Amino acid sequence: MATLKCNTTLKENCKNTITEPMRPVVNFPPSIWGDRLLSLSVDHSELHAYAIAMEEPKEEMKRMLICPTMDSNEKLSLINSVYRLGLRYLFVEEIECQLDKLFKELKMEDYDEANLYTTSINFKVFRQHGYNMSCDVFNKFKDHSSGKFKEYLTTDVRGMLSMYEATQVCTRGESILDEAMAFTEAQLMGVVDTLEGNLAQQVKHALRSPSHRGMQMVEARIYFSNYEEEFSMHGSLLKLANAHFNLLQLQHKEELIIFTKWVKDMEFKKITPYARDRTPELYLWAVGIFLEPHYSQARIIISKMAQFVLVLDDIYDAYGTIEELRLLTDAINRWEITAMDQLPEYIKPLYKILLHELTDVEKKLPAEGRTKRVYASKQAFQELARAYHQEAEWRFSKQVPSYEEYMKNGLITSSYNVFSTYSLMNMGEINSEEALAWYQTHPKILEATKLLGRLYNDVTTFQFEGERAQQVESVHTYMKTFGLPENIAVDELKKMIENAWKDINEECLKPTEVSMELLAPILNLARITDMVYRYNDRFTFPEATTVEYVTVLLIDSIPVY
Ligand SMILES: CC(C)=CCC/C(C)=C/CC/C(C)=C/COP(=O)(O)OP(=O)(O)O
Repeated sequence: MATLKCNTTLKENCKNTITEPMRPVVNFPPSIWGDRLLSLSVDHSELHAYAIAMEEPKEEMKRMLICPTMDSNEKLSLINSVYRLGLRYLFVEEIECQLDKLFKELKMEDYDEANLYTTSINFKVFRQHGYNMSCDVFNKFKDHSSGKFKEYLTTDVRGMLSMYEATQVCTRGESILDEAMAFTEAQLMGVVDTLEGNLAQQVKHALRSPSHRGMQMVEARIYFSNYEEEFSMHGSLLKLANAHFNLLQLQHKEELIIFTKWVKDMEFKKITPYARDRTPELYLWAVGIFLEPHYSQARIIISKMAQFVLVLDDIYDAYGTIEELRLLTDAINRWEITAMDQLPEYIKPLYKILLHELTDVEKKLPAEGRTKRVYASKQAFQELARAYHQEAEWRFSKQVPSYEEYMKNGLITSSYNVFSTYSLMNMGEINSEEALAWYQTHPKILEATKLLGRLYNDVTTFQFEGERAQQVESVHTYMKTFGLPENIAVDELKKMIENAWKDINEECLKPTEVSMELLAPILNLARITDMVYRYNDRFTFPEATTVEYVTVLLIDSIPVY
């Protein structure tokens, strides 16, 4: 990748000759939140009350999960509910111990009589927890003379919904799951408008966003409202989920307030008026990556880093002249406050807070492996700046790189190395020296997540970005490299997105290279990407869904049981 050095001529150009540079006009919609977020507040006694309310049902749940007399299907169904309610982290050991045992005892014959619903739930639960249950368990639902799924299944809507959800954990080469996904999706779309009550809501939501690919907090909230019949017979689970959701909501709200105040105090609106103003939308990414209460500091740090990524993206993609971008890239690579002198006046305050905040974040890192963590975090930003710059050079010189060249750079401009580096580096002691070393090997799960981010973003934004400033992106580079029309190129890229999901799923199957706790933030990054970019760019244009999610997750409370 080209790293351009700044020189005096460039600097002088910026200072003297380019007084009124031509800048692309970008019509980013304004924030819809205004100052509303600054008036939010959190009552700490409520937080405490929810924590107390969780204690008893949590103990009861532990007893249930390890209960030796509970039927295995019932136990798997219970574990499914715990997972979908976002409570897995409270019972990691109990669940692991039970699933280990059940998986060792698993015999395919046990499924001879099991219906579609139970088979699908069990399959999904094992896979989501890393146990590679064979997809052959679905063979019996196929009519082998016609090669199609059996006709009677089409009347079993609940079973088909469950199968549709189960197919989302598939890996490459599992053709029966590919067929099952297409079959159940088509069948469910055909009946969804005839359904009523909770089942109608469940099917509608799954078609819009299957639970395995959804953001955990959103999924937990939706499961709580739409799937009462699956878990409300367990009174303690109902109570626990209710208090837990309310506790998380208050804690997340408090973090959003802290982040909003920081954005205001740093005067981003004043120093980067050209950038998108997306405070709660950025925070949503942090909640998407980690929902657990103990990752509070990590969420705030991720939100701040996301704010920097956002303004850098908007300088490099829209506001900066190529001379300014060369100077900025060089300054970020030098990473020293004296580099500020070479920058145009309007970038100086941003550069200053970038360096200051990142140094502040470094101080909060755990002592173990701090030097390596600091190095990795800084590198992630420097690499991102260089890649943004490369894109800008292509754009300003009107070059269209090959798809391969573009993607090599595009995996970096996905910005997911920044997100995942800051996530993993801020997970505390769990992120050991070995884990850091693993992370630096460019693990497949991370590469697949970057690819997913880059392609999802491009496929949903290329029309807007093309109109805006002739951005270089994957659709056009793919069309040019392979001589294909737009619709075929988009289809091919969408297939790659599906394959990236399969790779992510595979990397979460045991034996995993590192613990599931370390893989989870990367899987969750893929999930929030799916939620934000599946249909359109819900980040830049956050109406409807994103507003709904911010409101439901962070602002409106749910009734206390
Ligand atoms: C790229 C991606 C998957 C980003 C999601 C992660 C995220 C919230 C990053 C911070 C803001 C940002 C750069 C959004 C994408 O803008 P854009 O659509 O203008 O991104 P682009 O310039 O890279 O196409």
